[in-house]
Amino acid sequence: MQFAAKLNAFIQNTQRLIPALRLVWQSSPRWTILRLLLVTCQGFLPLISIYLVKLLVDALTHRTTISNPQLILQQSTPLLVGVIGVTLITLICKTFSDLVNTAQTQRVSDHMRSILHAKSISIDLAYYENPQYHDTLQRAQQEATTRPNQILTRLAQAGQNGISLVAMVGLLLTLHWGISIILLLAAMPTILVRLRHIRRLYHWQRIWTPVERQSMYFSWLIIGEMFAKEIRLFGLGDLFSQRFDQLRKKIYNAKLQLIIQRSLSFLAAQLVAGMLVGSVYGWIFHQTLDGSLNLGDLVLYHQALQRGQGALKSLTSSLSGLYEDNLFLANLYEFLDLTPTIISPASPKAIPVPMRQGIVLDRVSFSYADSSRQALHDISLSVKPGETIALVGENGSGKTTLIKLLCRLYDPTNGRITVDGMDLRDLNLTELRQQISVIFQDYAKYYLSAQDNIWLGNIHLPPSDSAIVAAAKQSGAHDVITRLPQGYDTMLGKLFNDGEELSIGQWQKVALARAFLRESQVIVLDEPTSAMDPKAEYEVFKTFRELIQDQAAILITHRLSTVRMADRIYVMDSGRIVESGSHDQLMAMQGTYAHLFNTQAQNYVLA
Ligand SMILES: Nc1ncnc2c1ncn2[C@@H]1O[C@H](COP(=O)(O)OP(=O)(O)OP(=O)(O)O)[C@@H](O)[C@H]1O
Repeated sequence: MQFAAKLNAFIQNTQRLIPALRLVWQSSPRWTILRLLLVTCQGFLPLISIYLVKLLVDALTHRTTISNPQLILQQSTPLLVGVIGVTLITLICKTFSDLVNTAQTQRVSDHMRSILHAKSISIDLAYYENPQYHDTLQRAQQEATTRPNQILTRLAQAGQNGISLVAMVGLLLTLHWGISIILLLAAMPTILVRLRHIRRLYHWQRIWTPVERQSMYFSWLIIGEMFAKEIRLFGLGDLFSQRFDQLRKKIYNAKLQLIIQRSLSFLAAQLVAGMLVGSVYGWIFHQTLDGSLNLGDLVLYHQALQRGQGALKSLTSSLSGLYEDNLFLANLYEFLDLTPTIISPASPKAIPVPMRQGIVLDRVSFSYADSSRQALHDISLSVKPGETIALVGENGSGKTTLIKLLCRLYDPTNGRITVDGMDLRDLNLTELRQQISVIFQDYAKYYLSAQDNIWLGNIHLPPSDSAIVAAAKQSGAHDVITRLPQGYDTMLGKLFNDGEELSIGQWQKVALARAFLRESQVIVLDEPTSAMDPKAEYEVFKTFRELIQDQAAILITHRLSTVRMADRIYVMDSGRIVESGSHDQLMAMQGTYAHLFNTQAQNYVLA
């Protein structure tokens, strides 16, 4: 029963070969064909070579029976030329093989990276909040760029060595059938040791991935730019280095055990193999001394045995390598098999352009995966085209979460969100997101040109469209950019040559321009001016009001002085809407909003 299960697992495992080879083929069909041709040549060349050597030795040893040296020369010269020719061809094949191998490895690894990128883009945001996903991603990244190509290499090597081995075994069979059997027996212990080690290594890697990731995290903290300031000011460098070292030491110790076990087992296997092959050599020399074999035969069989052993060794190494590749490919497929759940329906409805009734959240509740708490609870609100609503509330009250649901980065656990009465889940996802322009509080800083930073908001426009400058003027970024050395062509950030760093408020203006550039029906600004000075903030909101016209706008801010402009204000607390109305209505209610507003106003006066 156990054997059947093992066999089944082995077959399942082998099935991964085909798609991996398909990936290799897709990435570089011409290189693949060339490689297979070279491998076939390289497989046959050793046989031709040693056969010519045998004929040459025979011709030379006939010297004793043939008295005419001219005749001997005539017979042996073409053979010698043949041996040299084959050696030369072998060398040329080897050189081309290396070239093809290097070129194809590059192609396959780039192709695999593209596949990983495509998958990463398609999967749900929720995956990124799951540690197991990060383990899977890390393992997939480790395998993706090397394994598929390695499989082809090993298959090619196995083919090449297989051809050589069959030829050598054929030769040895003419001497004694038992020799081939002994060769095979000699290879068995090594094969078994390898397979056992591969399985151990695979399980070891799965167990240790989280620790590996943790250690890499500390390395990233120490090396990365993002934490460079705090690490220096808080003196955290040594602490993080120590934590990194501790983790690496744990990994090292565990791996060392694995390697020691493998080495000892290999040593034992090699000793057994050595004794078996040694006995065959002994027998051949005995036969030669007996006179049963002549000198040419001795050379032929010695070479056949040596090369046969070499080919068998390489073949078993390639086959066990293939087994390893198959096993570890599971890591790649585990990632490639992840399926997004936030997708367009099979027959999506067209998103209305322009919207008439607007967006409605109808009793929406939501919990993040693996969280028992509800981040949103029974939320109902609406925003019509041309209206601006504001969401206010303490940290963690659910404002950003609500926006993420609106963009369908997540789907509600209960309730529904509609656009003109149509559930978001019934709409085309790409079209929906095209109609929403969002700048989150943790907006992106792209280390690209200033122009690209804004253009990314609407890549359907030409990269130097005049609308980019218009959007920059609206957000206040234009003045910042024109003062840069190369204006809109200036590289932002310090990651690449000639980059210019911006202040946080300036980066925010650039991000805001990106949002303004998007031709969408809904605009969402999540803390868009938190880093701006009061004058810039005032300008942004003044422009914003003029700008939105028919757009539905949602504004999230802690600065209550700016939410007065909203048509309606929703006050959130612990995932619920606790108050809603205009500024005046809410002030009159003397509830949470009025309290927050008065506290801020008081602080402002005190300041
Ligand atoms: N990715 C996530 N996974 C699990 N829980 C999350 C996640 N993001 C936010 N939360 C939780 O959801 C709740 C609401 O968070 P949210 O970011 O929506 O608050 P917020 O009102 O925007 O806060 P802030 O004013 O600080 O930006 C918080 O309790 C937070 O801990």
